Amino acid sequence: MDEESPSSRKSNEIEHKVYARVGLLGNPSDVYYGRTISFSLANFWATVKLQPSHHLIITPHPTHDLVQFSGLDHLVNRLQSEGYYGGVRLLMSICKVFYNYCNENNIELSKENFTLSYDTNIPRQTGLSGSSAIVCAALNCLLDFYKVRHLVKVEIRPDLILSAEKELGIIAGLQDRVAQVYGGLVYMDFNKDHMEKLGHGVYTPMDTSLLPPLQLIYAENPSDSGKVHSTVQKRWLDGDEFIVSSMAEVADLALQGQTAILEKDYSKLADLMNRNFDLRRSMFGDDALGSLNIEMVEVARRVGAASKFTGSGGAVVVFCPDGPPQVKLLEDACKEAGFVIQPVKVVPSYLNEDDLKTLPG
Ligand SMILES: Nc1ncnc2c1ncn2[C@@H]1O[C@H](COP(=O)(O)OP(=O)(O)O)[C@@H](O)[C@H]1O
Ligand SMILES: O=C(O)[C@H]1O[C@H](OP(=O)(O)O)[C@H](O)[C@@H](O)[C@@H]1O
Ligand SMILES: [Mg+2]
Repeated sequence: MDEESPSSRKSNEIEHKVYARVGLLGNPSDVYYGRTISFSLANFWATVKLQPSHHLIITPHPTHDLVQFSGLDHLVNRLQSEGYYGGVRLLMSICKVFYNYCNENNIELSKENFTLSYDTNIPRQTGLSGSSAIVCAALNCLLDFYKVRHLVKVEIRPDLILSAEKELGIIAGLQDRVAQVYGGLVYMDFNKDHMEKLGHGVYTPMDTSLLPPLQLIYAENPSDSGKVHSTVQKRWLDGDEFIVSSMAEVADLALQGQTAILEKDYSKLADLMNRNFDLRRSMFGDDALGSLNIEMVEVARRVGAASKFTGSGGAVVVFCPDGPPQVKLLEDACKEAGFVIQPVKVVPSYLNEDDLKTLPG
């Protein structure tokens, strides 16, 4: 498939590609009516393929949905490192959510069936939104297969993707799904009044060329976003003052970050990124975040760079204010620590004409 194009169609087969995302500022306040700035990351992506078929079939991925093992030790190792779940449940869930949404909104679906399969190179459960990339790509396939893209508003699609994961008990917010539906760099405001009135946030695309060069650090270290979030979510729902006020401060970092990015005030951006992680650390605690994840942030800070999690843990976004010599120092430090480091590549917006028609204005 052409790397530049997020979708393609070979005869009657539909394929969609959705990239990983980086939460640059404000996450995880998206889970709590806050604000974030996030972008779509070209370094990694998931693809979902849809082929018309007699029966409706969800195809397990040969490695991500492993069900055949060389023996008990293999099975147990696999479950201990990667958990029980792969992508099949995500595909099933978005089919259910899509079907129900269409029913409730009088969107008629033809009686045709399909076979869905997926692939992904997004490092598994590293806070790069591997889960929602699969769900978003599947939703795009369904929108095209049933020819209803023009009937399902762009702003609503992140909610459908989130519902598919909530259905599975995964605690998550909208930032991943917005970045993955819109592409590019997006400022997002999840203000409670707006969310309750319209059912979605206010999403403002920003020019990706305003961003300074950024680095990505990650480690093969699967962590479950649902588990990471559960205690903080409970405390927030219980009205815990420390969590409520810290989360409001995290949301405020995205607001300040929007101005800093527009003004290319990168030293301000560095301060905001660092503060973002420090607030997460004080709310979640070191045990929930994991020592390896904290070390990834600290490796960057030891060379004077700014750093924070891209999502709930597993990958870190870094800004080196002193430029290439500092990036070199960081690369050496990552090599020594056993972390992978790559320059960040940002994906431009990928809304097509049909998508744009569903947006206000
Ligand atoms: N690479 C992957 N392949 C298959 N399924 C995945 C992958 N990554 C995540 N998932 C599915 O999504 C669920 C939630 O993942 P999550 O903790 O949100 O990780 P991420 O940070 O990648 O979004 C997992 O329990 C699993 O069912
Ligand atoms: O904690 C976060 O920053 C994010 O956690 C989840 O993303 P993931 O990539 O699965 O770690 C969640 O879906 C996001 O909404 C949170 O901002
Ligand atoms: Mg996820």
